[in-house]
Amino acid sequence: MKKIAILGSTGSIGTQTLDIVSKNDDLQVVGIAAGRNIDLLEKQIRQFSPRLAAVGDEKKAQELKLRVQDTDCKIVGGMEGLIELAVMEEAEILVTAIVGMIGICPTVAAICAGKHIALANKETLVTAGHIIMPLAKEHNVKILPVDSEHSAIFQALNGENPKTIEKLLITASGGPFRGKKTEELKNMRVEDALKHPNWAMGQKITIDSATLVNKGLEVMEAKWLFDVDLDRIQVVVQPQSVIHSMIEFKDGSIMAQLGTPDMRLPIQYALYEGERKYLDGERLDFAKLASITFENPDMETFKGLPLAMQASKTGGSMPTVFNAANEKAVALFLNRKIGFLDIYEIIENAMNEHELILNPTIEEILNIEQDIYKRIEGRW
Ligand SMILES: NC(=O)C1=CN([C@@H]2O[C@H](COP(=O)(O)OP(=O)(O)OC[C@H]3O[C@@H](n4cnc5c(N)ncnc54)[C@H](OP(=O)(O)O)[C@@H]3O)[C@@H](O)[C@H]2O)C=CC1
Ligand SMILES: CC(=O)[C@@H](O)[C@H](O)COP(=O)(O)O
Ligand SMILES: [Mn+2]
Repeated sequence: MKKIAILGSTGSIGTQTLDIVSKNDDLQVVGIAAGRNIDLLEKQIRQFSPRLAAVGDEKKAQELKLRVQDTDCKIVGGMEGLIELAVMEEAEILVTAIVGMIGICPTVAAICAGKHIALANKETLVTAGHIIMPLAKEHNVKILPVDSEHSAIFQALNGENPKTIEKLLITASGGPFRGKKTEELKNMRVEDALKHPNWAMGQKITIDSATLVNKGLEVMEAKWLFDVDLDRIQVVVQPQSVIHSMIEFKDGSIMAQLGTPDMRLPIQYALYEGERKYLDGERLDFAKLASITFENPDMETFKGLPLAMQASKTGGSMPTVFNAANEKAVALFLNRKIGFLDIYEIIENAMNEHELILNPTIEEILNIEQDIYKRIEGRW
């Protein structure tokens, strides 16, 4: 029996992880955590009988405690509670399905406690990859990619020598605004940006997909996961989201992973640490598909990608600035306080104003996050 804990069990990745667990008798959920959605957490406690449930919001944790008094599930709250879940003794793997930099501390704690990480929470690796990757090595912990592109690369690497990678080809859908120009983007509303052409995901990543910030975050995530320099990572727009990413090897051979857009596949592949198992769901029908097309990303219009590349090349604390500014800007956009294009302006200003720290500690990363948030709040 493989025992797993899920940080972010009520979200898009979290609920799909539970779907995989419900269909496999050799998987057991021992811990779950969410931010505020205690209605769904309660249902999950009653269905999966975890030993521990953590709620980010302390008040909601107290409320949930009263609601599930009749069960054996212990309820904990706040960051302390998330960390208790991350290190819980019974769990072998922690699925980091939480959104944003709040995932950093629980992920670090889990690694130090020797838990393998099924990593969806890309923001943690983008901001603290220089700490996470060596720490995982030190504790003999596997970082198993859940993000579809990184899972595709992980799958294509199976049986290959990573030293023979020539370059990584990360595919992008192009998002809901693919083909549009800056003038047209000015008036795009939240509803427009939330219409992803192929994937059903949480709101934050869906907006990131529309700005191409998601692809920028994924380039940085790939750099850390596969130890490949930025100049050997190419983004290719593949609008149908059928090819989830590719590796070009030294002999010119290219390995790609294809499939329908279903996140349960990468989640399952990570939970089983690279072992293939049956998965229900739609199969690719090439006759129906008819064509798979490719384009270069429009880096002039969708500045999320070039800004991310710039942040990554600068290194040190700059990816944290890029990510924190984006997290705040996306929250403001979702609350209809700013326009779509303001997201780029907020990120660019934050990066221009930042005094670089070369090798930031976790404490410095979290301080920068708070500082960026305050600066943006003061202005918008
Ligand atoms: N969705 C997808 O298909 C993909 C997602 N990812 C990455 O996976 C991560 C999760 O994305 P997604 O599932 O879409 O996000 P969702 O917004 O759907 O879910 C986020 C989860 O995090 C929880 N959460 C948020 N804030 C807190 C907090 N302060 N304390 C504790 N829990 C909190 C939410 O709880 P609550 O419901 O209570 O708010 C929810 O369970 C992101 O980093 C994303 O980039 C990567 C590839 C694909
Ligand atoms: C499912 C997944 O992994 C997402 O990160 C997806 O890649 C988003 O699509 P975009 O290619 O539009 O960013
Ligand atoms: Mn992805």
